[in-house]
Amino acid sequence: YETESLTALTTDPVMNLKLLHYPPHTSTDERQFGAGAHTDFGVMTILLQQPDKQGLQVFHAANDEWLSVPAVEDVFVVNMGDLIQKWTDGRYSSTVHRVINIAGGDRYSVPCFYQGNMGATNPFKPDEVGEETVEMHLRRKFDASYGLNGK
Ligand SMILES: O=C(O)CCC(=O)C(=O)O
Ligand SMILES: [Fe+2]
Repeated sequence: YETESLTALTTDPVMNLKLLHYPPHTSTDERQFGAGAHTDFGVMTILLQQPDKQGLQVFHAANDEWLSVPAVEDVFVVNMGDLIQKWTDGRYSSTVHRVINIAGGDRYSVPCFYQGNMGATNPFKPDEVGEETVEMHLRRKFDASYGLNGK
């Protein structure tokens, strides 16, 4: 692909940033999570973790196991979102991940969600008609997660 094929997606992109605080877990119950298993909705997530505060785990489906992501100072974790998986027909997957605050004490993290231009469609299939826009995709995901339709 030419880099220009990404222009519509990367012009006036929406990015939202979360400042997360995970309190120490109050029980040793294995069902207690900081964040339950999920995939990120958008294009890609750039995550800054508090150094040495491990807790993020990614699901390695091939081996049916959860892998711990190291929390290294000045290192960002880059995570593909559902849009990239959809747009590349699964060539890149939006990895299932979760957070269990096992490091002891409070844990802080700063994920930045890159969503792209709200009106953009699949940059890899520019000729497809009737393609869902970024905005339509995000609305559908948020509706399904949080019941925004009042259902
Ligand atoms: O806190 C983390 O390390 C990850 C947070 C996360 O996955 C999310 O907010 O979507
Ligand atoms: Fe996430």
